[in-house]
Amino acid sequence: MIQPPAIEIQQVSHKYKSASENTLTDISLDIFESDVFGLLGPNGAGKTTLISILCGIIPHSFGGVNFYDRGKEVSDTERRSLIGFVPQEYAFYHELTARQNLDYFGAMYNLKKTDLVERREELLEVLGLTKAADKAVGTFSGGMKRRVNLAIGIIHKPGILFLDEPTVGVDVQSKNAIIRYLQQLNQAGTTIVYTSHHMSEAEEFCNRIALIDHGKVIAHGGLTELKTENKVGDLQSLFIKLTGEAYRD
Ligand SMILES: Nc1ncnc2c1ncn2[C@@H]1O[C@H](COP(=O)(O)OP(=O)(O)OP(=O)(O)O)[C@@H](O)[C@H]1O
Repeated sequence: MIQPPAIEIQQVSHKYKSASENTLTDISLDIFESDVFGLLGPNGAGKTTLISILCGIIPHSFGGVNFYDRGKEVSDTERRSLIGFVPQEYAFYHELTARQNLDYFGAMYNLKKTDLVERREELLEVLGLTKAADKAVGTFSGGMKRRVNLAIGIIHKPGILFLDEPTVGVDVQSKNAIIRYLQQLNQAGTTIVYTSHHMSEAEEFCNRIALIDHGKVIAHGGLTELKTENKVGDLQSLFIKLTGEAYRD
Protein backbone atom coordinates (compact mmCIF):
# COMPACT_ATOMS: atom_id res chain seq x y z
CA MET A 1 0.00 0.00 0.00
CA ILE A 2 1.35 3.45 -0.92
CA GLN A 3 1.28 5.79 2.08
CA PRO A 4 0.29 9.40 1.32
CA PRO A 5 2.87 12.05 2.27
CA ALA A 6 2.59 13.88 5.60
CA ILE A 7 5.67 16.12 5.29
CA GLU A 8 7.97 16.82 2.36
CA ILE A 9 11.26 18.45 3.26
CA GLN A 10 13.16 19.74 0.26
CA GLN A 11 16.77 20.87 0.41
CA VAL A 12 16.41 22.63 3.75
CA SER A 13 19.49 24.45 5.01
CA HIS A 14 19.91 26.58 8.10
CA LYS A 15 22.61 28.82 9.47
CA TYR A 16 22.24 30.43 12.90
CA LYS A 17 23.21 34.11 12.80
CA SER A 18 25.98 33.63 15.35
CA ALA A 19 27.38 30.49 13.65
CA SER A 20 30.13 30.49 11.07
CA GLU A 21 28.80 27.44 9.19
CA ASN A 22 25.46 25.87 8.31
CA THR A 23 23.85 23.81 11.08
CA LEU A 24 21.75 21.99 8.47
CA THR A 25 22.74 21.49 4.85
CA ASP A 26 20.50 20.30 2.04
CA ILE A 27 18.11 18.16 4.11
CA SER A 28 15.58 16.35 1.91
CA LEU A 29 13.24 13.84 3.56
CA ASP A 30 9.81 12.36 2.93
CA ILE A 31 7.71 11.51 5.95
CA PHE A 32 4.54 9.53 5.24
CA GLU A 33 1.15 9.45 6.91
CA SER A 34 1.12 7.14 9.96
CA ASP A 35 4.91 6.83 10.03
CA VAL A 36 6.75 6.74 13.30
CA PHE A 37 9.75 8.54 11.91
CA GLY A 38 12.96 8.66 13.95
CA LEU A 39 15.27 11.64 13.50
CA LEU A 40 18.44 10.20 14.96
CA GLY A 41 22.01 11.39 15.25
CA PRO A 42 24.83 12.21 17.66
CA ASN A 43 24.84 15.29 19.94
CA GLY A 44 24.86 18.51 17.95
CA ALA A 45 23.84 16.79 14.68
CA GLY A 46 21.00 19.25 14.11
CA LYS A 47 17.91 17.24 15.13
CA THR A 48 16.37 19.91 17.40
CA THR A 49 17.10 22.58 14.79
CA LEU A 50 15.26 20.55 12.13
CA ILE A 51 12.27 19.89 14.41
CA SER A 52 12.15 23.59 15.31
CA ILE A 53 12.08 24.49 11.61
CA LEU A 54 9.33 21.95 10.89
CA CYS A 55 7.24 23.32 13.78
CA GLY A 56 7.70 26.89 12.51
CA ILE A 57 9.62 27.97 15.64
CA ILE A 58 12.66 29.10 13.65
CA PRO A 59 12.71 30.01 9.95
CA HIS A 60 14.88 28.02 7.56
CA SER A 61 17.44 29.89 5.52
CA PHE A 62 16.85 27.88 2.35
CA GLY A 63 14.60 25.13 0.94
CA GLY A 64 10.95 24.12 1.29
CA VAL A 65 8.69 22.28 3.72
CA ASN A 66 5.18 21.12 2.75
CA PHE A 67 2.62 19.59 5.09
CA TYR A 68 -0.30 17.36 4.06
CA ASP A 69 -3.50 16.37 5.84
CA ARG A 70 -5.05 13.22 4.37
CA GLY A 71 -3.31 13.85 1.06
CA LYS A 72 -4.20 17.55 0.80
CA GLU A 73 -1.53 20.22 1.21
CA VAL A 74 -2.25 22.52 4.14
CA SER A 75 -1.65 26.26 4.49
CA ASP A 76 0.61 27.79 7.15
CA THR A 77 -2.48 28.72 9.21
CA GLU A 78 -3.96 25.20 9.01
CA ARG A 79 -0.55 23.79 9.97
CA ARG A 80 -0.91 25.29 13.47
CA SER A 81 -3.79 23.00 14.41
CA LEU A 82 -2.49 20.02 12.40
CA ILE A 83 0.76 19.73 14.34
CA GLY A 84 1.63 19.16 17.97
CA PHE A 85 5.04 19.68 19.51
CA VAL A 86 6.49 18.14 22.65
CA PRO A 87 9.82 19.92 23.21
CA GLN A 88 12.87 18.65 25.05
CA GLU A 89 12.52 21.48 27.60
CA TYR A 90 9.47 21.54 29.87
CA ALA A 91 6.89 23.76 28.22
CA PHE A 92 4.46 24.36 31.06
CA TYR A 93 3.86 26.72 33.95
CA HIS A 94 5.50 25.22 37.03
CA GLU A 95 3.32 27.14 39.48
CA LEU A 96 0.05 26.01 37.84
CA THR A 97 -1.56 22.61 38.46
CA ALA A 98 -1.69 19.92 35.75
CA ARG A 99 -5.41 20.69 35.17
CA GLN A 100 -4.74 24.44 34.96
CA ASN A 101 -1.89 23.90 32.49
CA LEU A 102 -4.05 21.73 30.24
CA ASP A 103 -6.91 24.26 30.44
CA TYR A 104 -4.54 27.07 29.51
CA PHE A 105 -2.95 25.32 26.53
CA GLY A 106 -6.29 23.86 25.36
CA ALA A 107 -7.77 27.37 25.34
CA MET A 108 -4.84 28.55 23.19
CA TYR A 109 -6.02 26.05 20.57
CA ASN A 110 -9.57 27.43 20.88
CA LEU A 111 -10.98 24.10 22.08
CA LYS A 112 -14.63 24.31 23.15
CA LYS A 113 -14.93 24.23 26.97
CA THR A 114 -16.83 20.89 27.06
CA ASP A 115 -14.41 19.25 24.57
CA LEU A 116 -11.46 20.60 26.53
CA VAL A 117 -12.70 19.24 29.86
CA GLU A 118 -13.35 15.82 28.31
CA ARG A 119 -9.95 15.75 26.61
CA ARG A 120 -8.15 17.01 29.72
CA GLU A 121 -9.64 14.32 31.95
CA GLU A 122 -8.95 11.60 29.35
CA LEU A 123 -5.28 12.60 29.10
CA LEU A 124 -4.84 12.89 32.87
CA GLU A 125 -6.30 9.40 33.21
CA VAL A 126 -4.33 7.61 30.45
CA LEU A 127 -1.08 9.27 31.51
CA GLY A 128 -1.59 8.38 35.19
CA LEU A 129 -1.87 11.98 36.40
CA THR A 130 -5.43 12.14 37.76
CA LYS A 131 -4.47 11.81 41.44
CA ALA A 132 -1.96 14.66 41.22
CA ALA A 133 -3.98 16.81 38.79
CA ASP A 134 -4.62 19.62 41.27
CA LYS A 135 -1.03 19.93 42.49
CA ALA A 136 1.45 22.46 41.11
CA VAL A 137 3.41 20.79 38.28
CA GLY A 138 6.66 22.21 39.68
CA THR A 139 6.35 19.72 42.57
CA PHE A 140 6.07 16.68 40.24
CA SER A 141 8.74 14.01 39.65
CA GLY A 142 10.70 14.05 36.35
CA GLY A 143 8.53 11.27 34.89
CA MET A 144 5.30 13.08 35.79
CA LYS A 145 6.62 16.33 34.29
CA ARG A 146 7.45 14.48 31.03
CA ARG A 147 3.89 13.11 30.95
CA VAL A 148 2.45 16.61 31.51
CA ASN A 149 4.67 17.92 28.70
CA LEU A 150 3.28 15.19 26.43
CA ALA A 151 -0.35 15.85 27.44
CA ILE A 152 0.06 19.55 26.57
CA GLY A 153 1.52 18.74 23.13
CA ILE A 154 -1.44 16.51 22.23
CA ILE A 155 -4.33 18.36 23.92
CA HIS A 156 -5.72 19.39 20.50
CA LYS A 157 -5.42 15.89 18.92
CA PRO A 158 -2.78 16.80 16.33
CA GLY A 159 -2.54 14.74 13.14
CA ILE A 160 1.25 15.12 13.11
CA LEU A 161 3.15 15.00 16.38
CA PHE A 162 6.77 16.09 16.88
CA LEU A 163 8.58 14.86 19.98
CA ASP A 164 12.09 15.95 20.91
CA GLU A 165 13.47 13.30 23.29
CA PRO A 166 10.16 12.64 25.06
CA THR A 167 11.60 10.04 27.44
CA VAL A 168 14.84 11.73 28.47
CA GLY A 169 15.61 11.35 32.18
CA VAL A 170 12.58 9.25 33.13
CA ASP A 171 12.34 5.83 34.78
CA VAL A 172 11.36 2.65 32.95
CA GLN A 173 7.74 2.87 34.12
CA SER A 174 7.18 6.40 32.76
CA LYS A 175 9.17 5.60 29.60
CA ASN A 176 7.00 2.55 28.91
CA ALA A 177 3.79 4.47 29.63
CA ILE A 178 4.82 7.28 27.27
CA ILE A 179 5.87 4.94 24.44
CA ARG A 180 2.77 2.74 24.85
CA TYR A 181 0.52 5.78 24.62
CA LEU A 182 2.39 7.12 21.58
CA GLN A 183 1.98 3.73 19.89
CA GLN A 184 -1.78 3.92 20.51
CA LEU A 185 -1.90 7.42 19.01
CA ASN A 186 0.02 6.19 15.98
CA GLN A 187 -2.31 3.20 15.52
CA ALA A 188 -5.22 5.65 15.61
CA GLY A 189 -3.61 7.54 12.69
CA THR A 190 -1.22 10.13 14.17
CA THR A 191 2.03 10.60 12.25
CA ILE A 192 4.94 10.80 14.69
CA VAL A 193 8.33 12.44 14.19
CA TYR A 194 10.60 11.71 17.11
CA THR A 195 14.17 12.20 18.29
CA SER A 196 15.89 10.07 20.88
CA HIS A 197 19.29 8.89 22.02
CA HIS A 198 17.77 5.59 23.22
CA MET A 199 18.55 3.30 20.31
CA SER A 200 16.68 0.27 21.66
CA GLU A 201 13.58 2.41 22.25
CA ALA A 202 13.82 3.94 18.76
CA GLU A 203 14.31 0.49 17.24
CA GLU A 204 11.13 -0.76 18.85
CA PHE A 205 9.14 2.37 18.09
CA CYS A 206 10.12 3.64 14.60
CA ASN A 207 9.30 2.17 11.20
CA ARG A 208 11.42 4.68 9.27
CA ILE A 209 14.42 6.78 10.24
CA ALA A 210 16.82 9.44 9.07
CA LEU A 211 20.33 9.46 10.46
CA ILE A 212 21.68 12.99 10.63
CA ASP A 213 25.32 13.84 11.27
CA HIS A 214 27.05 17.23 11.07
CA GLY A 215 23.80 18.70 9.72
CA LYS A 216 23.47 16.29 6.78
CA VAL A 217 21.33 13.22 6.14
CA ILE A 218 23.66 10.22 5.98
CA ALA A 219 20.96 7.51 5.79
CA HIS A 220 17.21 7.61 5.26
CA GLY A 221 14.59 4.91 4.82
CA GLY A 222 12.87 1.89 6.34
CA LEU A 223 14.63 0.67 9.47
CA THR A 224 14.60 -2.99 8.39
CA GLU A 225 15.92 -2.15 4.90
CA LEU A 226 18.71 0.07 6.31
CA LYS A 227 19.85 -2.68 8.68
CA THR A 228 19.86 -5.23 5.84
CA GLU A 229 21.69 -2.91 3.41
CA ASN A 230 24.34 -2.15 6.03
CA LYS A 231 24.59 -5.79 7.21
CA VAL A 232 23.95 -4.98 10.87
CA GLY A 233 21.64 -6.67 13.34
CA ASP A 234 20.38 -3.69 15.29
CA LEU A 235 19.94 0.08 15.20
CA GLN A 236 22.77 0.80 17.64
CA SER A 237 25.24 -1.04 15.34
CA LEU A 238 23.86 0.87 12.34
CA PHE A 239 24.29 4.16 14.22
CA ILE A 240 27.91 3.40 15.19
CA LYS A 241 28.75 2.04 11.73
CA LEU A 242 27.53 5.22 10.02
CA THR A 243 28.49 7.89 12.56
CA GLY A 244 31.68 6.42 14.07
CA GLU A 245 32.96 6.20 17.64
CA ALA A 246 34.35 9.76 18.05
CA TYR A 247 32.93 12.09 20.73
CA ARG A 248 30.76 14.99 19.55
CA ASP A 249 30.61 18.45 21.11
N1 LIG B 1 20.47 29.31 18.84
C1 LIG B 1 21.61 28.81 18.36
N2 LIG B 1 22.58 29.62 17.89
C2 LIG B 1 23.74 29.13 17.39
N3 LIG B 1 24.01 27.81 17.29
C3 LIG B 1 23.07 26.95 17.74
C4 LIG B 1 21.84 27.40 18.30
N4 LIG B 1 21.11 26.30 18.65
C5 LIG B 1 21.86 25.23 18.34
N5 LIG B 1 23.03 25.62 17.79
C6 LIG B 1 24.11 24.74 17.32
O1 LIG B 1 23.59 23.99 16.23
C7 LIG B 1 24.11 22.65 16.25
C8 LIG B 1 22.97 21.66 16.23
O2 LIG B 1 22.26 21.78 17.46
P1 LIG B 1 20.93 20.95 17.73
O3 LIG B 1 20.49 21.31 19.11
O4 LIG B 1 19.99 21.14 16.62
O5 LIG B 1 21.52 19.45 17.70
P2 LIG B 1 20.86 18.10 18.23
O6 LIG B 1 21.13 17.08 17.18
O7 LIG B 1 19.45 18.31 18.62
O8 LIG B 1 21.76 17.83 19.50
P3 LIG B 1 21.43 17.02 20.89
O9 LIG B 1 21.31 15.58 20.52
O10 LIG B 1 22.68 17.27 21.71
O11 LIG B 1 20.20 17.61 21.49
C9 LIG B 1 25.01 22.55 17.48
O12 LIG B 1 26.34 22.77 17.08
C10 LIG B 1 24.52 23.70 18.36
O13 LIG B 1 25.57 24.18 19.17
